[in-house]
Amino acid sequence: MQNVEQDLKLEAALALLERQSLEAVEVIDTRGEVIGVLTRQEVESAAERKERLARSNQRTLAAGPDGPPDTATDLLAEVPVQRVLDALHDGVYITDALGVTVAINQAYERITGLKRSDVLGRHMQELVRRGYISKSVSLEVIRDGKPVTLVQSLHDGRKILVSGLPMHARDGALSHVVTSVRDITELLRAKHAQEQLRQLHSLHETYSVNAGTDEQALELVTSEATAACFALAERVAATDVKVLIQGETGTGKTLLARYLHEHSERSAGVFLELNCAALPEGLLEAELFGYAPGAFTGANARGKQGLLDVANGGTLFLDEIGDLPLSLQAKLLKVVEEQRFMPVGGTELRRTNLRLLTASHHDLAARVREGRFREDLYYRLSVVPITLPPLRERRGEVIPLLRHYLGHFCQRHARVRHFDPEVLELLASHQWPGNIRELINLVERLVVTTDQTLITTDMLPAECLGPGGLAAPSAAATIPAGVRENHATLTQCTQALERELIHRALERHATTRAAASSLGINQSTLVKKMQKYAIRRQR
Ligand SMILES: Nc1ncnc2c1ncn2[C@@H]1O[C@H](COP(=O)(O)OP(=O)(O)OP(=O)(O)O)[C@@H](O)[C@H]1O
Repeated sequence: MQNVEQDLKLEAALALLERQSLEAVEVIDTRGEVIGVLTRQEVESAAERKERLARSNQRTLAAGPDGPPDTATDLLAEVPVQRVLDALHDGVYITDALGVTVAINQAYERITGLKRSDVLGRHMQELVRRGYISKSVSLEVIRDGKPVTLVQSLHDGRKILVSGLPMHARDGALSHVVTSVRDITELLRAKHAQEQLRQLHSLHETYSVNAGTDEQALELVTSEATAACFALAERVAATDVKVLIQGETGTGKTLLARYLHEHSERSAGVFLELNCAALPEGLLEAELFGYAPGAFTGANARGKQGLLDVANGGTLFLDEIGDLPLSLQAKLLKVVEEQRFMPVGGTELRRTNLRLLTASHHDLAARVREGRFREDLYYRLSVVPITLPPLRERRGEVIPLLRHYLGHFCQRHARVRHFDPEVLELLASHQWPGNIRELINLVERLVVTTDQTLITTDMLPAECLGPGGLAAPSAAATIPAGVRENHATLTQCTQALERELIHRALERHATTRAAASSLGINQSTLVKKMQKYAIRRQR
């Protein structure tokens, strides 16, 4: 027997064994103390392993970084398993085929708080019995013979993802169960935050009225009739008083609400709009007040923020407030009075700091009288009422609006168009039942559907030329004398009116096609009617 220093090269030990025909060498440390004995067989097989390792290293290097995977076992042969396990970020727990713990790594100790000494050599059943763990994935893998993954809660509330995999021996029998453990608390928290962000983003997208991108509103057209409304809005904008805007559809109620927001100290905050007539009661409540986690079947498990939350610091504009169901009116009253509300299915009141603006095309006072709107809420919401007159009562705005939107749509659709002065004259006296929205739609339609630069009266739809328009003959002028004296029939009267209207259309338009279009009928119908009434074109 010969002493070999612990760090002596393997080749030296081999040479020593060969040279001196020894069967074993003693291993000594640097202080000369014997720390073990190596037999010839052990030294030879270690040398053989090292040579194999060197060979496979060469193969791997030759094959590059993506070299053949069969070299991995050889490469790892010299690395202590425990060190590999401890280098992992995820926890690792290994049991044998019976469920007895054979190894855990440092990450497992860190994540679960269990110590190696608590578990090594112990059966999983015992650990469950002692309450170290609530459920054993390893035992499930042993029982089912297949991988198992589940999320477990630790006593401090953290969540861990546990995945157990069976490992088999060469003969196919189960040899070990390797379980990895990942702390997913942060991941779930991040996912929750991301979900909240997504919800918030979608609420903003759906309900925010973005001033910056709405080119249409860049230029506000006012007349004497509306200047007073905007002046009043400007005066009260800086305060947080509730403003109730009334007016027919399309008169500019949303625009006025936005004007109030932009002239207020909340202008840096959001401006959200919700149309109370657009959603069924349940959905309206959820959108407005939000809901608590698991509030109802199908609800997002994490709950959802309502607009009252999202508009915090900004302005919430509730359009068509007259259509808010009575049950929600009671909830809204609490918001108005206390700036607090209860999410659907919630148990705690939430605070919000927002400015509430409302609008309605209904006569809200009449709704109160009919018992369809709460009186107390009505008075709270209408501290400052502003009523926008319909466009037919602000005639001075029609031509400026027509010119403004013509310029806007010509630019948007890259067209050059002008109004024939007769068109402006005709439209200035139109009734505009759809108010400014109707006007905007008409101008865009004319810009994109005509191919000539000049927009003439024959391009106008029949409703703009009908009763109330310049084309409508006065009753006195058209009703036959017999009717006035109560002798003529309704048919005679209708025919006389039709004849008169055709005459006028033909006088005003150069072609029968244009005259027919101004009357809202096709050319062949007009020609037939001309024959019926023996009407000839004058020019
Ligand atoms: N004074 C104005 N000058 C220029 N454009 C206007 C004016 N008032 C309203 N508009 C435009 O008219 C359109 C309709 O206005 P708005 O949506 O504010 O009407 P509304 O009364 O809220 O309608 P609804 O009752 O249907 O909600 C919008 O495109 C708006 O920009």
